[in-house]
Amino acid sequence: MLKIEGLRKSFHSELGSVKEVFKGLDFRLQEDDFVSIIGSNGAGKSTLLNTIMGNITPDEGRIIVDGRDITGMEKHKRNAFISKVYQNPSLGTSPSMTVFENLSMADNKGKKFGLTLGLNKKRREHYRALLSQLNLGIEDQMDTEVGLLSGGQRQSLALIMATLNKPEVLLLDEHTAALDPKTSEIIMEKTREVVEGSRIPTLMITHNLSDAIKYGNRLIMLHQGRVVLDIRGEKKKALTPEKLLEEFHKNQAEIKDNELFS
Ligand SMILES: Nc1ncnc2c1ncn2[C@@H]1O[C@H](COP(=O)(O)OP(=O)(O)OP(=O)(O)O)[C@@H](O)[C@H]1O
Repeated sequence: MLKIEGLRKSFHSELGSVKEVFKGLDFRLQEDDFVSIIGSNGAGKSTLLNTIMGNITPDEGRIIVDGRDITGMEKHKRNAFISKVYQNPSLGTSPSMTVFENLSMADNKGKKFGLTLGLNKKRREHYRALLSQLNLGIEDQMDTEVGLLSGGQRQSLALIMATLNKPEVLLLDEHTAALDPKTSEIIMEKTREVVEGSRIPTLMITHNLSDAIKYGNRLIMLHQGRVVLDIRGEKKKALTPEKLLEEFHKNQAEIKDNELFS
């Protein structure tokens, strides 16, 4: 479970301007939550995920994972229990290492032993079985350097690596945005299977409203660093992209009105 309490974050430009992204955000990701995050450009979606990962230090507030306050924890320590899949297939995998070596590395993440322990036949069979479920042919390229794989193959590998040892929190930052529609759907279906099957608390940023509705049990809309919509269960299932757009414009207009009077 992830808890964000009173998160404040501002960025200061060299010219002296200040961008206040979060002004006291509170948010709770429950055990069975698979949350789609939508919102306009600059709403704070990536900043939120980067703060959870430890790439950005908050000005104020606390980040708590399974009861532990990790606000000041170094990034590499968080990597042992928080996983992220990026939009860019080049991130999250090591291009000069083979598929098998990448998977072994992910498998050993946070453990005290090194890569060599993973180099055995049993693991190879386990990885082959995982990869073959994707139907992207990666299981036959176990000894191929990852840099030679297609973007879709690489992204699906990144997803498998991120979830190999069930993380406490999974962060997906537009992880299918750079893929063609068919590959994107394969990876979204795999995401659903892994996240729901292993019950991994997950936050997924997407600009695809249909995906935001179709996948996950909960949907939040961020606008100017605030959660302006938080829908789950049957209400979420009843959403359509049109209704969501309507809601989106309504919230934007309301915020503009509030700003006028504040
Ligand atoms: N390192 C930084 N330095 C300065 N400003 C930043 C930095 N990172 C983010 N910002 C600013 O913070 C705001 C929120 O950015 P963020 O990337 O979190 O938005 P987003 O919701 O992910 O948008 P998008 O959908 O365009 O990716 C933006 O105005 C952005 O310009």
